[in-house]
Amino acid sequence: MMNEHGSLSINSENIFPIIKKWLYSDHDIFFRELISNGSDAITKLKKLELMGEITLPEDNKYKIDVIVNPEEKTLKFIDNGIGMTADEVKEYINQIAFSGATDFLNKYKDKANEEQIIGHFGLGFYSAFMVADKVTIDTLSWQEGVESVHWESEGGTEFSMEPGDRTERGTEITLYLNEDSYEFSNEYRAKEVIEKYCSFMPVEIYFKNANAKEEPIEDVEEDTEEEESEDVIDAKVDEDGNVTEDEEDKKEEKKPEAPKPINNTIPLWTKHPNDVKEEEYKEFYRTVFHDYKEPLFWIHLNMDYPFNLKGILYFPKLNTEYDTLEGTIKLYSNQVFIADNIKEVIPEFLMLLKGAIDCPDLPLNVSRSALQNDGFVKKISEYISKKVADKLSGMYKVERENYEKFWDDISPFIKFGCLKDEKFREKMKDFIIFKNLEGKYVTLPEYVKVAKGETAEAAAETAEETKAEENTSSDETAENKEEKKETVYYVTNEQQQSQYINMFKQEGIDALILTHSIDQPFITQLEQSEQSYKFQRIDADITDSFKEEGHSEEALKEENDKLTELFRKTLDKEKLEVKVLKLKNEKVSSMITLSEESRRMQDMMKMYNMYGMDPGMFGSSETLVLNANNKLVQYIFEHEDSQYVPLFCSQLYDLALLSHKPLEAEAMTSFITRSNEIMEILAK
Ligand SMILES: Nc1ncnc2c1ncn2[C@@H]1O[C@H](COP(=O)(O)OP(=O)(O)OP(=O)(O)O)[C@@H](O)[C@H]1O
Repeated sequence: MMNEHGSLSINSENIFPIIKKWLYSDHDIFFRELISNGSDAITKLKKLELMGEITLPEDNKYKIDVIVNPEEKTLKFIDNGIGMTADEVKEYINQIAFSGATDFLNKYKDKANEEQIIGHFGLGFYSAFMVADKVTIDTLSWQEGVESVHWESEGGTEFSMEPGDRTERGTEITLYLNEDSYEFSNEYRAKEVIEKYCSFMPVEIYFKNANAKEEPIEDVEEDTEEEESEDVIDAKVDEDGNVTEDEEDKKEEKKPEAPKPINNTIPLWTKHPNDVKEEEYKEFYRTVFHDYKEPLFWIHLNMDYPFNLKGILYFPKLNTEYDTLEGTIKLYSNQVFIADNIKEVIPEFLMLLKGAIDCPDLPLNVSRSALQNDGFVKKISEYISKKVADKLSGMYKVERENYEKFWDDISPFIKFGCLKDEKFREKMKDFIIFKNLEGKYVTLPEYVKVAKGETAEAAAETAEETKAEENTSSDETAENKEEKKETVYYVTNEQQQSQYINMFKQEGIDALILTHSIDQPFITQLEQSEQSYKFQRIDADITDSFKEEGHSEEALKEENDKLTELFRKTLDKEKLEVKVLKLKNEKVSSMITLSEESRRMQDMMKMYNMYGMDPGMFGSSETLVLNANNKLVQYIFEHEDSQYVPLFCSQLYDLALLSHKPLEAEAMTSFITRSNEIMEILAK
């Protein structure tokens, strides 16, 4: 065989079905493509005007008209942009994948700003054939003396071209919809799609239904006149019978309003943060996210270097703990909507927020619905995450009061961010606060200082110093750190654990309130990363502070052995752990403690649905603590043969359980029956 070289040839009949079917995942995207083409054509003309290549009349107003015709099942996209000559139609339209953008940019190199032109691939126009059997183009170029062009194609593979009759500069594209796509000529459907993709397009878009009846001006006037009483009319006519100015003004007002564009050409994110008022941010949030609740606060991203990125991220208000943490980040490129929540650009934890980000530098794929994944995209994502951390830490430092006010709403989000993003965690770790038993917000170092007896104010000051110390002594051995671990007590359910909370308060020991489901994984991560804290739920153990001074377990051995046996037998719980202690508060009779490790293990089993497995397999289960200083416990110890002892034992056990976790149905029933029984005995 001979050696040969040449260009590969593509047969449009074969490639076309592929473009139609596979290129664009959503059929409605043709709206975006054709409107973008109109916008590009206008952007190009604006450039020419700026460069003095063309002078336009003073009243020239750039616009795109979209006209639906539900009766004829057609759609029209009309722009007054650059238009095309016959040669340009041949080059840019008749050749698939040949974009005029590149040509234009080459021609006006250094003068044209590439970023503002949306089209690049030379394929978008053909998306029209996904929904239309026949498409026509009527175009007149801006260049003087050129003829207008009429182009049409049925099916997209063959075309015809002839001189056209368009007399105004610009391009009109008409789509004759196919049967499956008639929905797009419906006014509401079309508007919905345009709003989705083009709400912030830089050129004004006017929408019209060709079949809608125009409201005649006379009607409007007549109607309102009828509503007014004659007296009122008289009052507005002067002595000579002329209508006064007021009345003239009213007539002026009654005229139907001039049509309004359906998009906002200057979205808030394009403005400088200093020029935007608070109300404007809120209004933008309401319109874009249809959220009636006000956002807590927002971050306005505005950068030109090293990449062009603008946007606004809102922290939404969560009303209840059960509100789903689900946000929407809308991604735009040059004010054209790309998609919601693109995970390559938006760090996962930020998807809990609501916002809009416009990044013209995004390496979009052909369909513009997804990204070409590369290092650049990762940098954008990191930048966004850094900006959010900067804003939050700034708030902590400068307006801590506000930070605390928002904390309950923003903390699940921040904690999720710390769990998901190591860099975010590093930046945020010193600005995590916790609500304590008094309802105040403290950092961990502040908590520890207060626990050691310092006042809250002094603690806040010295916490900073400790941070510095910690940094210098980072070469400490792991063993040393282990020894120095600070215990941080916490509450997961204020009602359930109220007995323990009261005991803590009486002893002046503080605890943190950690009620959200994200708190458990969060503190586990904290323990691993910080190494100097050990979290312990307040019902995990009885600390020495609650015990009588000079307390000795040895001295209580007899009580311990006897009561253990008695309770095990009465409750029919062979393995029940019983511990007799002398607690300062003699009112407390019985309590349950469950070691932190066992409880976390049990929680994990519940989370992963590992029911049916024996929780005991991961270590000891609950311990029943009996207070040897309590009268009832003493009575049981001294009167083990009393007929009431079984009743007391069961009741003490249930009461202890109750202040630890909800009773199971069966246990609850017997608790109620037994309580009634006890009252009956008392009544005798
Ligand atoms: N309304 C229009 N006015 C003027 N020129 C147009 C118009 N529509 C299309 N063109 C020309 O046809 C070319 C091809 O358009 P097409 O939509 O297929 O691709 P594109 O916009 O360049 O790129 P992409 O596929 O990324 O959208 C454009 O680059 C432009 O030069």
